[in-house]
Amino acid sequence: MVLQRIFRAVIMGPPGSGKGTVSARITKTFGLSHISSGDILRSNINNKTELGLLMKCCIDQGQLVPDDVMSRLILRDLRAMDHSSWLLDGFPRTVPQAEALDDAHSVDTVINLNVPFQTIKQRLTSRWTHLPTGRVYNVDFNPPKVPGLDDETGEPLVQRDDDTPHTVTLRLKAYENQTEPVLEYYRSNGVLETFTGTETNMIWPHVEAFLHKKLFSVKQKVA
Ligand SMILES: Nc1nc2c(ncn2[C@@H]2O[C@H](COP(=O)(O)OP(=O)(O)O)[C@@H](O)[C@H]2O)c(=O)[nH]1
Ligand SMILES: Nc1ncnc2c1ncn2[C@@H]1O[C@H](COP(=O)(O)OP(=O)(O)O)[C@@H](O)[C@H]1O
Repeated sequence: MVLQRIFRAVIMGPPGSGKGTVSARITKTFGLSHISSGDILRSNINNKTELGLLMKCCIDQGQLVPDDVMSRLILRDLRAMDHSSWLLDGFPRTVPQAEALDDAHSVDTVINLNVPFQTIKQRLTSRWTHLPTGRVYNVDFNPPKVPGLDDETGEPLVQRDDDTPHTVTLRLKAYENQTEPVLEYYRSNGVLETFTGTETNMIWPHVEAFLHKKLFSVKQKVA
């Protein structure tokens, strides 16, 4: 689908709620560019950049990276995409980050995946990731065609260092304390749309229908 105007969206939800999985479907269906804060951080860690080396221990301990570091990193990438439609995944995660984003760009819609914590815990310990692209697999839900290898490149998949049961518990706490207030921030701005469920395949048709409607009404307003 070719969009008629620039459209900017954020996808939110606790760790493991399916943000990466749903983002891949959104980008494929609607042609938005996908920017994942976690993928950017992991690529820095993998390439052993100064930032990656500094932030690795924060991430492995289930803590958030400091706001100023994160906002600078993401806003710099967004500046290079001035004329693109995008979908931000994993940013903002705190109210100061949401304010920094608002100062630079207006957000058309925020998709919130509301998935129970119990469902998430089981998923994360069986998540396998292709680090260079951020493609995710799951032993039960979407296993790779060949165990341990990425479907498209044949390269090895890894289990993230922060997907251990202990670190997942810490990440969920950080989500409750620091990220849930962002939902309130966007709710009061009138852009929050929440999708509740335990299965991505049940949630996705609703997200897809919502975005179709949203993009259609945006186009009509412009016309
Ligand atoms: N069992 C199951 N696993 C899922 C479902 N949706 C996504 N997953 C898997 O759950 C894990 C977390 O999903 P991901 O998209 O990475 O979530 P994120 O952390 O919010 O970006 C991955 O291993 C996915 O393959 C689902 O509906 N059921
Ligand atoms: N916007 C952000 N602010 C602070 N830390 C972040 C941000 N995005 C990602 N991180 C760090 O990277 C880790 C992994 O993030 P992400 O890949 O989005 O994973 P998930 O959604 O599965 O928790 C987070 O636990 C956190 O340490």
